[in-house]
Amino acid sequence: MEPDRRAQPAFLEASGVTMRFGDHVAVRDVTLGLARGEVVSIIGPSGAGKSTFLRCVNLLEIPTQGTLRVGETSLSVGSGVKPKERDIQALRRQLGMVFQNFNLFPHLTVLRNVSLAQERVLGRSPAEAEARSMALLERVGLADKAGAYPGRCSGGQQQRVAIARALALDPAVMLFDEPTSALDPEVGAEVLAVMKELAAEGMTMIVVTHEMAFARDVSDRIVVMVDGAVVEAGEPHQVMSNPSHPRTRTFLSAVLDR
Ligand SMILES: Nc1ncnc2c1ncn2[C@@H]1O[C@H](COP(=O)(O)OP(=O)(O)OP(=O)(O)O)[C@@H](O)[C@H]1O
Repeated sequence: MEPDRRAQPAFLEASGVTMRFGDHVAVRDVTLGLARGEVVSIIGPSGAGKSTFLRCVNLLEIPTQGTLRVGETSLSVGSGVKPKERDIQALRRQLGMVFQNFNLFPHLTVLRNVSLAQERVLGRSPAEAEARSMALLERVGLADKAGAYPGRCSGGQQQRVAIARALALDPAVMLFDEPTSALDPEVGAEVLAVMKELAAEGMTMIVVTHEMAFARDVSDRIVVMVDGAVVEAGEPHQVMSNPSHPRTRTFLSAVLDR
């Protein structure tokens, strides 16, 4: 029988995360814990605060309030106190992020895109970084594109390069912010297949997604956000087939009817 990951202590914990932009509360007191190897999909209507919450976890947005912890590294923010850059970097080092729009450097080859941060951030030698990059490009099925520039790659290929680049820094947790939203469905499927493999290999992942099939089939848990807050969380089949919150029902009937 599969071990119940949720019985284990949380490996990543976001507690009481709130993000305000002026008077607007984009994320409202969100608490989420993930066990090592757990895959959580965050779903919900447009503007619900899903991406903002993910960006808070990675400290791309410094939350107005909240505590974040990955393993032994934690950081609390609030009361207008600015966190130290060193503490931000320590937490961020454990998190790999994949964005909707790939964010590759257009003037660097695919190989350099994957190698650069390994040299700059981890201090790997160029040869070491290149060897690791090639292994990762192989893994995402793009070894033959190593010498190409991103502009010569399809969107799906660019996104797989972005995944390889994030993995190259050996993150403990991968964060995906709507990784297939900018892609046609068939190209998106290539990216989803790579993510599915990562999940099967035991990577801890938070995925903000509009891909209901991925959320249902690959996640251990689905979290539903509406108006900045978590309204429901549970096992995929339970949330998808028997949602308890009226806002989840409204959201699901709108997306599943499409
Ligand atoms: N930098 C910002 N400044 C001001 N408001 C922002 C900023 N970033 C996000 N918001 C607002 O916060 C709210 C949540 O946005 P967010 O992008 O997190 O939602 P989302 O659930 O990811 O939506 P979608 O599914 O459309 O991507 C929105 O009302 C958005 O306009």
